[in-house]
Amino acid sequence: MRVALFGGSFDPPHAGHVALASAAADAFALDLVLVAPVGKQPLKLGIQSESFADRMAMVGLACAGDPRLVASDLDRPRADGAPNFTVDTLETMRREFPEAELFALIGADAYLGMEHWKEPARLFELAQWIVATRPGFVLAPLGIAPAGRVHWLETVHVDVSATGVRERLHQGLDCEGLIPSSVLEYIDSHRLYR
Ligand SMILES: Nc1ncnc2c1ncn2[C@@H]1O[C@H](COP(=O)(O)OP(=O)(O)OP(=O)(O)O)[C@@H](O)[C@H]1O
Ligand SMILES: O=C(O)c1ccc[n+]([C@@H]2O[C@H](COP(=O)([O-])O)[C@@H](O)[C@H]2O)c1
Repeated sequence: MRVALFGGSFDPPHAGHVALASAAADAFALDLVLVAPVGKQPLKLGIQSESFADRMAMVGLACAGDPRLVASDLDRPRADGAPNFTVDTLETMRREFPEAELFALIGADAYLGMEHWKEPARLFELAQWIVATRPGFVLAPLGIAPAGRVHWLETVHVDVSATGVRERLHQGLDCEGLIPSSVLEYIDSHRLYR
């Protein structure tokens, strides 16, 4: 079984996230992609986001169109209030899927910052990383990545960001096509991003 972690803030999940996850599942024959909102992002401490419960609910809706994608609370807020480190999340995944081949999905922008994450060397031991193109960013190899543990996914060309979506929602602008319609309905009915 080939199982991938796709972690993110998902504040909110948008068309770029869905495209990346489905394209990765196609290209790398993934059986399961765990789309996991992060409870407390270690490098975004102090930044206000919608609640974990709302982000989980929106990710669930965003995953509904592709049976290989499943919303996961693997990276939920920790009881001790500490940040969620991906190295710990992947260790948990390895315990939950002891027989599986593990992958992790990431966009080109986030990949460029991985040198600043906790235990980068261990991150490449625990999973093979699938790095997707993102408009405005280059797919550049990192010195810290061992040979054979990183794969490029060059078929994702969706110029959408959560920041841009939040700004449009805040201004009351139309977001059709930028986020799944079910997610947009959730945002409207729960009065998020006002
Ligand atoms: N349009 C996109 N194309 C490719 N990868 C993306 C795209 N949007 C997000 N990603 C990737 O998805 C993961 C989660 O991203 P995140 O939830 O932070 O969305 P974002 O659009 O980057 O948000 P923000 O604008 O708030 O920084 C990261 O690995 C990121 O690189
Ligand atoms: O483990 C770390 O040190 C670490 C530092 C920064 C970000 N991450 C993870 O990177 C993923 C993408 O984060 P973001 O905020 O760009 O969506 C998400 O799963 C975060 O938990 C992980």
